[in-house]
Amino acid sequence: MSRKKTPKSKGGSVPAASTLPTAANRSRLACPMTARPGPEALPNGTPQSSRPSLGGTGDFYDVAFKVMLVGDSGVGKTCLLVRFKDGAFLAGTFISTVGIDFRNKVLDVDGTKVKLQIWDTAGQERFRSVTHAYYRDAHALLLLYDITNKDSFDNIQAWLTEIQEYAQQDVVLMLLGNKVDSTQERVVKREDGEKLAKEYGLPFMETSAKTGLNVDLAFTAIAKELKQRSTKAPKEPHFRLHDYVKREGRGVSCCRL
Ligand SMILES: Nc1nc2c(ncn2[C@@H]2O[C@H](COP(=O)(O)OP(=O)(O)OP(=O)(O)O)[C@@H](O)[C@H]2O)c(=O)[nH]1
Ligand SMILES: [Mg+2]
Repeated sequence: MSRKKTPKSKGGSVPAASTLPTAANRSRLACPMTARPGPEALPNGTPQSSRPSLGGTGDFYDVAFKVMLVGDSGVGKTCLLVRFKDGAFLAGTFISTVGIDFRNKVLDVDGTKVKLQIWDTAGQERFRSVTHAYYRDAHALLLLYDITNKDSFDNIQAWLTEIQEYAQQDVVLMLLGNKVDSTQERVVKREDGEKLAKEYGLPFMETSAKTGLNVDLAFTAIAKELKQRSTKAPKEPHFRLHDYVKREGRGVSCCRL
């Protein structure tokens, strides 16, 4: 496998045409994202495993995939990404994502450098048509609800219908119940998340962007699954996403899948 280099640009944004983010609202983001244009957006659904380096001084990588964060507004998509990318949680006024943003992170998966280009979508209804355009290029989707918001859980079925309509059939999909640190405000039981995930055959975890619980694990599990799918190494032990999540997940009950 030849090794590529990630350009220095850490992320970018593709705002909806009519609602360009201003410097003012960006600086007020509870979980701010860099908004520089990214020169290496993956052009289509194929893993970026044989493209030449685009230059720059970033990290090397062997294979690249596009991951999308989806779910209702306010469930914590941006915070989850900031936690994963920067290891930080910036509480404060909640400012919704406008349009779509992305950040890159390179993970070492069993000696292979896997670059995840992670697209953070806007959960607000008015940006839905923007999001639709990006589904078909996604290799994996993290579908979030907020355990303190019943509506966000009830809407998961609608999100799944949308995913079925717009995403690739073989997209890797994982369900995450976020804000698990908010024990007092919990309104969605863990068992209900487990039940829904089981119904749809999805791996499931509860996460916290605030404490970091299971955040790295969610992205690592996705990276492992995608890497396995892209490499044809019969000698490698078969990676099972469900089993991995079950085994490695913290703060989860015994019978969650
Ligand atoms: N307690 C707690 N609060 C969180 C967590 N994740 C996010 N939040 C808070 O929830 C609010 C919404 O978080 P965002 O990450 O901006 O939500 P989003 O899903 O990106 O929302 P949109 O951009 O509108 O789609 C913010 O006030 C965050 O501080 C978490 O794990 N625990
Ligand atoms: Mg957001």
